Amino acid sequence: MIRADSLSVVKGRRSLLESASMVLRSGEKLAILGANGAGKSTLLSCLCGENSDYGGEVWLGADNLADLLPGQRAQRIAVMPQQVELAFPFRVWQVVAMGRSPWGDEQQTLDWQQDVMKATEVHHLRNRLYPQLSGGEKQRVQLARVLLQLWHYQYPSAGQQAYLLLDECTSALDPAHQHAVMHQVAAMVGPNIGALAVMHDVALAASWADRVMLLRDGRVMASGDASLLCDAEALAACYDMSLALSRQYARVNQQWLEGR
Ligand SMILES: Nc1ncnc2c1ncn2[C@@H]1O[C@H](COP(=O)(O)OP(=O)(O)OP(=O)(O)O)[C@@H](O)[C@H]1O
Repeated sequence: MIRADSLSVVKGRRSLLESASMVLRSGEKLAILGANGAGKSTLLSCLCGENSDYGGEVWLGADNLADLLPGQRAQRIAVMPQQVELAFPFRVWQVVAMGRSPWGDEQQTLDWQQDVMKATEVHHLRNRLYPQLSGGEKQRVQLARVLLQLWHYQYPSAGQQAYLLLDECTSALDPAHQHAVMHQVAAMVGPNIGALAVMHDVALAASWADRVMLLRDGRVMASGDASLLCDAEALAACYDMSLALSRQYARVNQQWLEGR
């Protein structure tokens, strides 16, 4: 599991995260939601070790994350940040293959690279230049890279647990691709893999997540199973929106939950 105990992040005089605690276990799909600036990406940056300037502790299984080298972390945590800029004209297949760089087995995993490109619907783009792709195509390529990083954990022989941390990984995707991509992430989740996704689309979260955490002003406002997304008062408080509006979201979310 990944466990965060009382995480706090302060920048200057601003508190970005205040005593936030959470757990992500293998086999789980956790959605983190909250208004712009609530602290979701800040939390993710602590969980993956990109930001080590925090109070509290992050545990990866029995290991304190702070004690692991970047290469060790990359073999157990794959992160998809909100923005990935690549100016160099790599081909799509080369970007995807970078997912194996923590393992150094790019040449031995060509079959997995084909499989992940098919699963994320970028196989037909494999020889295109990455900088020339559309925003949504780039996002699917990045997701393919991140999934490939942990691809072998789907197999029982992996023997360890690993975690996907996805920060708005569907923000540029059309509705069909949003659901296809989250379905693929769900398909990878199992005995060795857990997934955490920061999301703004509450309906997509209701269609995907087992558990939900709502962040507000750097604090964990509420957490529970996916039915939390049908709680109009919680949604109104989380997003500072009217009850009339949040009731509409809650109704739609209820339908997504019932349709699962
Ligand atoms: N290095 C920094 N210095 C000062 N403030 C920062 C820094 N990084 C982030 N912040 C602020 O911290 C707050 C939380 O940022 P964060 O990126 O975690 O929000 P978020 O919940 O991911 O938002 P969004 O939904 O808009 O992506 C924001 O108000 C942001 O402006």
